[in-house]
Amino acid sequence: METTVKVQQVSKSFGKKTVLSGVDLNMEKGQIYGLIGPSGAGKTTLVKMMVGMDMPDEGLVEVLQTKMPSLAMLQQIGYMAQSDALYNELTGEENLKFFASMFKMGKTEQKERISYAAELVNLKDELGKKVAAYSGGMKRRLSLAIALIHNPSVLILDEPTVGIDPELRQSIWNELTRLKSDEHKTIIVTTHVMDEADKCDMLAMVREGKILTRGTPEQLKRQYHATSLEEVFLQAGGRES
Ligand SMILES: Nc1ncnc2c1ncn2[C@@H]1O[C@H](COP(=O)(O)OP(=O)(O)OP(=O)(O)O)[C@@H](O)[C@H]1O
Repeated sequence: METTVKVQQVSKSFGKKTVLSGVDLNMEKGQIYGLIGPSGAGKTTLVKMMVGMDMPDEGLVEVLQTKMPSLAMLQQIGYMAQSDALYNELTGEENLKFFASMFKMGKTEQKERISYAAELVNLKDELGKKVAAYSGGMKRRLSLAIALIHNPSVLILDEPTVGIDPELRQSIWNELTRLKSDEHKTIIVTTHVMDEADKCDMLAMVREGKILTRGTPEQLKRQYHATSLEEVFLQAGGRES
């Protein structure tokens, strides 16, 4: 198996607060990885390091065998942050075009990618509206479309389906599963939604800046003698946020 993301002995503090401590993770190509854990556990800090937006104090983060942060890797990584970074005064389509223009892409490919991404998140009919007039869920959907716009091989999604209705949530997960199976993308999601965690190939439970346990959803359930991931989560000492 090919390693896509390698996190080695990563530690990080903000002031006196230790947010990550000795984290090791290996993520293989063509899998969906879920990071679960209570609010404040360090999940966002960890994924930001994979994107190159934050630096470890100690340790190493590599994506596709390249030490992060790396400008060259931005073409390979699609990132959806927890808060939307969109241009409110531009329309949905203008936002997509703007972000697409930052990547190496021909005009035809750009059109195709915008169409694909807008379709996936069910925003085709709303693309002409200014983002200022979008609902919270529509903004999340546009952010997801932007993360996918350059057809990255690694997708890093921080709570991607918050504020998205169940039907669309399901179709997004179907597409994530297809991207993994057919296009061998590596997908990393943070989530508080346990039925989404169940759809991941591998899970790592983060708590107080450490990886408490990891494995497939089935392995974690067996390890904790639990029938659901919710039970695993609670038994592992997490709190719902
Ligand atoms: N730039 C920063 N400066 C100071 N403290 C920070 C900073 N970024 C994160 N933290 C702190 O680091 C800890 C971990 O935050 P992080 O956002 O990584 O958690 P999380 O697991 O993603 O939480 P949630 O599930 O609520 O998104 C929190 O206590 C947070 O307040």
